[in-house]
Amino acid sequence: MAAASLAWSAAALIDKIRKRHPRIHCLTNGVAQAFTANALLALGAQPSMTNSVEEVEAFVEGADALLVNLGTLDEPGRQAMRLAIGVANRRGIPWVLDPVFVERSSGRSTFAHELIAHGPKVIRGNEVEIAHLSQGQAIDGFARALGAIVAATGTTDRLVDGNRAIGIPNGHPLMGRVTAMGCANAALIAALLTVADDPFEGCAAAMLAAGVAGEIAAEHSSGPGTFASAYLDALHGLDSGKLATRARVI
Ligand SMILES: Nc1ncnc2c1ncn2[C@@H]1O[C@H](COP(=O)(O)OP(=O)(O)OP(=O)(O)O)[C@@H](O)[C@H]1O
Ligand SMILES: Cc1ncsc1CCO
Ligand SMILES: [Mg+2]
Repeated sequence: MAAASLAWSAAALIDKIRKRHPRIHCLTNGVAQAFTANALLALGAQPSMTNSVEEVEAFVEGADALLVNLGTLDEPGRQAMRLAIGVANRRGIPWVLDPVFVERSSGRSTFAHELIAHGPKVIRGNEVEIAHLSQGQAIDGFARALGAIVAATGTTDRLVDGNRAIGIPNGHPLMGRVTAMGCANAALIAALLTVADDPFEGCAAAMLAAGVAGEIAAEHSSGPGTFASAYLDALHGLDSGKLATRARVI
């Protein structure tokens, strides 16, 4: 996919989000909840973050997509995730797995593999997390074996689905100096999946939007604190001109 066509498609998909306000139900870690909800709102989507075992099924019942993030797992959280994924799969709505810190504990790794067996549409993690999950396979082989899209973020974001691969180098080092940028990125992917006919294109659009917003934010901030706010402002202000001027694809 060329940079110009990615920018054009991302702008069109973001317009759809701003018109439709899809609701993304997020089972995410306590560190990332507020920033993730704000990033979704800044893009034009609607977040819901309820994570209780008692209510999660009702919330996913009316949602357009689901995010499952393993950042601060505990047993009730694991149960809520199993219930939420059950509803998402029954309804056929896409869900995204963010395997935060999967390499840090064997229990988390086992749980991540349990969830992966239930068919996430997208797995988005940083390079270390994706390398751990793919156990030394090339990530395109990993994606093909799962029938999922795999996104490995970092200095360059890499996206594969087994047949296609794209690298998006947009972004800024300050994105690595604020917590939950990756968690929010996975939520943006979930949002874009709800409006994209081609999920690969939706994922690429989310990663481009995040990277371009990061570049714009860096020009309007003086460090991580102001960067986080400027990032939300930049997501809110994204348009086809900004995306087209800055989009890079490798
Ligand atoms: N050095 C960098 N240059 C450009 N973009 C970056 C850089 N570091 C991170 N990013 C961007 O930041 C976002 C988050 O990616 P990262 O790989 O840091 O996620 P993460 O480790 O899962 O973060 P977290 O767990 O804190 O939410 C992505 O959009 C990525 O492109
Ligand atoms: C810092 C941190 N610890 C658990 S989750 C999280 C947010 C980044 O993934
Ligand atoms: Mg992460």
